[in-house]
Amino acid sequence: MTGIQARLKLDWPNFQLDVDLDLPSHGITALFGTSGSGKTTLLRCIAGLERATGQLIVNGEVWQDDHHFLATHKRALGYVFQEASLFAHLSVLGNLRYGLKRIPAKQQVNLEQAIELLGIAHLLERKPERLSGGERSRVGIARALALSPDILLMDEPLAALDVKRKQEILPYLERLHEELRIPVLYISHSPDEVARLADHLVVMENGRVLATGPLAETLTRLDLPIHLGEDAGAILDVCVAELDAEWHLARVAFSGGSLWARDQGLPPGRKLRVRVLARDVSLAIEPPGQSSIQNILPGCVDALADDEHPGLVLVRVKVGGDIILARLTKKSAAMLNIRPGLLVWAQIKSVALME
Ligand SMILES: Nc1ncnc2c1ncn2[C@@H]1O[C@H](COP(=O)(O)OP(=O)(O)OP(=O)(O)O)[C@@H](O)[C@H]1O
Repeated sequence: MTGIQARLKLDWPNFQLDVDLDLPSHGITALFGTSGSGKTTLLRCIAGLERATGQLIVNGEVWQDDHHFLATHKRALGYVFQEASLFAHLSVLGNLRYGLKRIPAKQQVNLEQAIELLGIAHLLERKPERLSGGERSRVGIARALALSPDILLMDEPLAALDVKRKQEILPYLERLHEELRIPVLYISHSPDEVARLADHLVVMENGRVLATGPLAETLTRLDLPIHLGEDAGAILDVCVAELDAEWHLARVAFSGGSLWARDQGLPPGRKLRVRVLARDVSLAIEPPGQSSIQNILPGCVDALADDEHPGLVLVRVKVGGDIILARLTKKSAAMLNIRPGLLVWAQIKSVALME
């Protein structure tokens, strides 16, 4: 059996963790939830740093059950924290090699791959004090990967970095889900990071799992209190179909048709994600005439739900085989009589390519 089966309970006086999760064997699973919902505690339980009761199976190997409890150092895992705590007296290579002494030589095949994956070959001789924050994070992640873990646990690995450094490191993280064949559990408070990186989403509240499922589907569920506010929106898997050199635009195709976005130099055929925020989508009953909005797609209303503000409503619209969300005022939803089954035109003001 592959993947992770975690049925774990922890009973602290002020907090109870009670999760029952089946997670895929590879890809990035984002753990999302309000502060104090138990994300870090869950990772610590998986790492064996907290002694939860229950059962934990990773790729068919029992890490704990009613009779066994594998100590942390016997669990094949990599753990990446906000601040990569590197040894100051060792070079980058020394830091990378440090943990390897503990694991069997046959497992030490990942060092070169980790160096390549995180793009740190040119930094190997440097001491940590001469690394930027982003470089230090990359070394921290490479160090965890070099241990050939069966699972990678990442607790807000980018939270300590400024926006520019985050942008610098995100492409390396994106490569993780293309090239790594192990599951990654990734805690983040940033909807943008989740949208870019995650394949799977687990939403936690008060120590419990509120929802778990593929990212695009879970993000657009209206029955979940994922209070993303301005960040509420949909993720679409698209492919670059055409470039318009005259207007510096790229046409990307997905199951529901095409969207035009600013050309970012991506070649035709490239697969990527786009994020469409609910606040950038409006709905019309008739096909709109002349408009400055380029992206107008036919769809069918699937469901409606109250938004956080009493004057607003979120509408789920099926466009081809995908879902997008639209945020409307309650007044305009009432005037257009927006209801499930209604055919509409979704006007999309802006599309963000996640690349
Ligand atoms: N060692 C501990 N003993 C008792 N309670 C703890 C301990 N560690 C954390 N807690 C409590 O457990 C709850 C969950 O904390 P946890 O850090 O897992 O949440 P989180 O979702 O990761 O939060 P954040 O997003 O703020 O990092 C909190 O109420 C916290 O105060």
